[in-house]
Amino acid sequence: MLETRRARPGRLVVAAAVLDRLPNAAQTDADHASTAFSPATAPQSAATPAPRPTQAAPRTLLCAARAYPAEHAGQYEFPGGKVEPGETPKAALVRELEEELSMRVRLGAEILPSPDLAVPPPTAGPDSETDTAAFPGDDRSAWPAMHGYRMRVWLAEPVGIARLGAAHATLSWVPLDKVGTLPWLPADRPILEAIRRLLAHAR
Ligand SMILES: Nc1nc2c([nH]c(=O)n2[C@H]2C[C@H](O)[C@@H](COP(=O)(O)OP(=O)(O)OP(=O)(O)O)O2)c(=O)[nH]1
Repeated sequence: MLETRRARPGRLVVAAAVLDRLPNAAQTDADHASTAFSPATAPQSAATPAPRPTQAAPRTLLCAARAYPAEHAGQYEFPGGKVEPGETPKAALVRELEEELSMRVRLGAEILPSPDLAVPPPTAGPDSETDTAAFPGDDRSAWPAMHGYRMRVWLAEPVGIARLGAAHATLSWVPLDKVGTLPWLPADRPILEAIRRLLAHAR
């Protein structure tokens, strides 16, 4: 059994699936990223706005292999890191991407965890393992990550270029139909699959 099964509320990691460009915003609303968009079931009425011009679909994902620790060196991950006390998840993600990749990003939809894997957010109260007041905005279920962490993941597109830093051994843009062949951290596989499904619907 994967050690991700031990994920507990608290201990939040945030990460980004950095695409060459974000998919059509109309089909990946940030708060409904896990809901498959179906033109067949979309409500139709006179008030339905005209479809936006279709923008090109994303083609590549920025793939980063970890440099450390030794047990994970060479395994691929979504760039990001741990949320620090006082930070909102998105602010932590922007900070981590600047620290690790010297990169600013435009954030897109959050990739919500599938119900069978979702780890709930910490709850306030005397028995809580986490000081919820110290982690503002950690109010959503997350994916189980390695070593007992929870992880929230957003789509992103770069503003400027990414630079290889000390956290990663390699950094490369990989066509979306090839990313599955890389050796990812085991916890990231279901997230990769959710992204693949989301992007298939956004085409
Ligand atoms: N960043 C990141 N961490 C992940 C992913 N998947 C996954 O299970 N993890 C786990 C590995 C680590 O146990 C934990 C985050 O560690 P980290 O090393 O990225 O965090 P950090 O940058 O803040 O840490 P540090 O190197 O400054 O100590 O989450 C992922 O896709 N990206």
